[in-house]
Amino acid sequence: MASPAKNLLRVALVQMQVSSNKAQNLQRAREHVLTAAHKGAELVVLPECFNSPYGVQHFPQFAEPIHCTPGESIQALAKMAKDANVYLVGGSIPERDEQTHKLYNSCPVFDRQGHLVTVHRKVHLFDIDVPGKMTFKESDVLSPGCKLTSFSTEWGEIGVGICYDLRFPEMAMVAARQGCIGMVYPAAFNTTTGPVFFELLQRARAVDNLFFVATCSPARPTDPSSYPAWGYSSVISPIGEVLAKAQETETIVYSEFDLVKMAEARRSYPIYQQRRFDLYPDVNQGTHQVLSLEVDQQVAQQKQDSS
Ligand SMILES: NC(=O)CCC(=O)C(=O)O
Repeated sequence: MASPAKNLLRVALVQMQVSSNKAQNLQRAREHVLTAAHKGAELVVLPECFNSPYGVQHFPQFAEPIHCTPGESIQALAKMAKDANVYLVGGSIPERDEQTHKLYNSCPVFDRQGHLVTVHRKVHLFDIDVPGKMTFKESDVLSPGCKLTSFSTEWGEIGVGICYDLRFPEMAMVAARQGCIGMVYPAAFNTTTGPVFFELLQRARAVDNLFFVATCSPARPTDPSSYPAWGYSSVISPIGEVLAKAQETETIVYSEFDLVKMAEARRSYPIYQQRRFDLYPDVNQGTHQVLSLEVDQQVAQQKQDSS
């Protein structure tokens, strides 16, 4: 792997309260992003569904376009990234594709100049049925994305997934083998699945790949009729240590991706050199095209059109 330009990436996770007032959510996100930047963060992450309550009944009403005529959330996020001078993983928003009219759960990512650099559409939709506890079916209204996503920084490439994507190790593994230094997941686990799986899955993805994992959840809502977001946004080290973790309430979590520590972990546990592709397939075969994607092409086209 080429040596990264910098060794320490300062990360902030904005675990914010989300309401049913979009303008209020955008304003709250802006205040937190600026605060995080003021405290030194270089990469700021917002929660899954940060501009809208999380629920299939809300997605159509809150959905906005991202690409051709960016909606108010995209415009606000671009400005936040630029004003704060940070890489901004813009949580997720319900997206309406202007051409197909399909809805997606989408994570827009911005560079420090406020340019939209990529969009991850949630690939694995959250469809579960835990008897007596939780039934949720995103696929009632959402379509799944069809690409894997990463973006470049001075510290290295960073992979992006959204919440339920965390359960699928292949996705993180492909990112790691293509050189990503970590995965970032805006996420909204809940009070049923959160306590059992959230930290376990994050630590597993980190240790599987000896890279960083960061998740950002909404704060637990005060209104008991809302989706009960779990909270506990976290940053995990390449050897599975919990470097920083929120509780349930609104807060900003600060931590670092220390690439020297990642290199040490990879020297100590040389799994990247020890894989037995003679016994099982290399998940990266044939996937190199996947990370340079149809949506990124749209973003590039959009930049070209506007220049
Ligand atoms: N928003 C989500 O995708 C929730 C995922 C979740 O709770 C899980 O258990 O997985």
